[in-house]
Formats: sequence, C-alpha cells, structure tokens
Amino acid sequence: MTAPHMSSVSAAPPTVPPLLQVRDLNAYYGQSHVLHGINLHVQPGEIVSLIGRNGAGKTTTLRSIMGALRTRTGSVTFDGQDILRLPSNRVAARGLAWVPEERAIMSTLTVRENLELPPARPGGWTTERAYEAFPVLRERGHHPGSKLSGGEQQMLAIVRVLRSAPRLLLLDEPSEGLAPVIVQRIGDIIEELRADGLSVLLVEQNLKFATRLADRHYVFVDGEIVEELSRADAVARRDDLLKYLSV
Ligand SMILES: Nc1ncnc2c1ncn2[C@@H]1O[C@H](COP(=O)(O)OP(=O)(O)OP(=O)(O)O)[C@@H](O)[C@H]1O
Repeated sequence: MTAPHMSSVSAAPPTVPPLLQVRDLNAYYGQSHVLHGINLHVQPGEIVSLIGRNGAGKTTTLRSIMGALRTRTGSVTFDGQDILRLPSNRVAARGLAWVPEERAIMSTLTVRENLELPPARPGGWTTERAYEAFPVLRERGHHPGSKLSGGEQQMLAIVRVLRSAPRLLLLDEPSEGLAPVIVQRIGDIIEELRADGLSVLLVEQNLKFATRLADRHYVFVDGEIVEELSRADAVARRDDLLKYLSV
C-alpha cells in the first residue's frame, strides 16, 4: 500500500456552503483518545462515505456528530449553526437522523407501530410511502420487530427515521449481513432519497455498495482521515481501498 496521503478530489470546490461541517473533531472514551482531528463536510444533496476497517473511528464520528458521545472537542456545524453543544434530541430536531448499526427499532412493537411512533413532521414519510418503498413491510405490518429478518429490520430502521423529514441521514453499515438483493433495494432507496434532495453520510465496509452510492469518500485509519477521494478516484484506486479495509 502506498503511504497514506490526502489525495486531491477532482470535483470542483463547493460553491454552496456545506450542510454539515466537522472541524478538528477529537473524541474520547474515558482516557482513550479515539478521534484525532477529523475534518469532513457534506454538501446539500451529497452522499459521502466513511470507510475503514473495524475500530478505525467511523461509528464514533457519527456518535460525536449526533451528540450521543459527549466527550469530544472541535467544531460541528449543521446549516451554519453550531450543534456540538446540543443534546442529541435537539440535534435530531435540527434535521439529522441516525440509523445506528444495531438498527434501533422497537422489538416488541409491530412494524406499523414502529412506523407510527416517531413524531411526524411536514414532508416526512407516511406509513403508506414506507410500504410503497418496501412492500415486504406492508406484508409484515402486524409482526413484532423481533420477528423480522435482518434485511426487514434495516428497511424498517431507515424508513421510520424518514418520518421526521431529515435533511441529513447518517447510516451506519446499512448493508451489513444482508442478502445482495436486499442491499440492492436499500441502495435504490438511498438514491431516491438523494434525488429528493436528502444528504447522506454513510459508514460502510462494503466497498461495492459505497462506491455505487457515494460522491466522495473519507478513508479512516486509527481515528484519522488519511485520504479523501472523489467517486472517480475510488473506482480507480479500488485495490488500495480494499487494502485499507482488510484486517
Ligand atoms: N463504548 C466504547 N468504549 C470504549 N472504547 C470504545 C467504545 N466504542 C468504541 N471504542 C473504541 O473506539 C475506537 C473506534 O471505534 P469505532 O466503533 O468508532 O470504530 P468503527 O470504525 O466504527 O468500527 P466498527 O465497524 O467496528 O464499529 C476503537 O478502538 C474501539 O475499540
């Protein structure tokens, strides 16, 4: 592997202000310093991926942005407003929605109850729209969340947060452990969301999925970003990226 370096992204510099801007983010679990000066941004309507092997700091970055991890320093702005000091419920109220790796659905509630529980906002997804996107959820409407397959749980976890009409969706490994046909369908929905103007920050270890969807990629190694790649760079440097992901 070549020495880590920041490659220049071939896309033109952004002409509109970023929707999300993270500057010099450092995060800690107790005495353990796990993020070391993370700088990244997401433009309106952009899909950006965070890639890197297990433990590189991708999930911690999402948790830090959402305010689920409070022990961090630096700057996080959303639509030009500082959100670093806000509790996570107020971060969500600004228009960020997070689907964690463990798919936060209510296991004892039915699919329909899961869909109807989050507060609805104007422009947010209705239950009918969720059923149109993933018809299997309509078939499973009366089943408890605990009885769903992994793919069905992932679909439900994504559509239930869309009820709040977020402007930025943070997805943590949405393809993990799912059959290729389900991964394909989730990718289709993410592309539809982007077409509707939603921005997405995507943590992925599935390079095929990440390179299909993302406009730009940040490569994480040991709590730092060592590369920023455009869509074209990521395709051309696929073998290097696979090395970053291998254990
Ligand atoms: N709750 C925690 N307490 C202490 N250390 C943690 C905790 N969660 C994560 N870590 C450590 O922080 C570092 C970054 O982990 P993080 O989960 O952000 O990595 P990741 O790139 O998302 O990988 P993964 O795909 O395994 O989640 C790792 O060294 C991990 O062991």
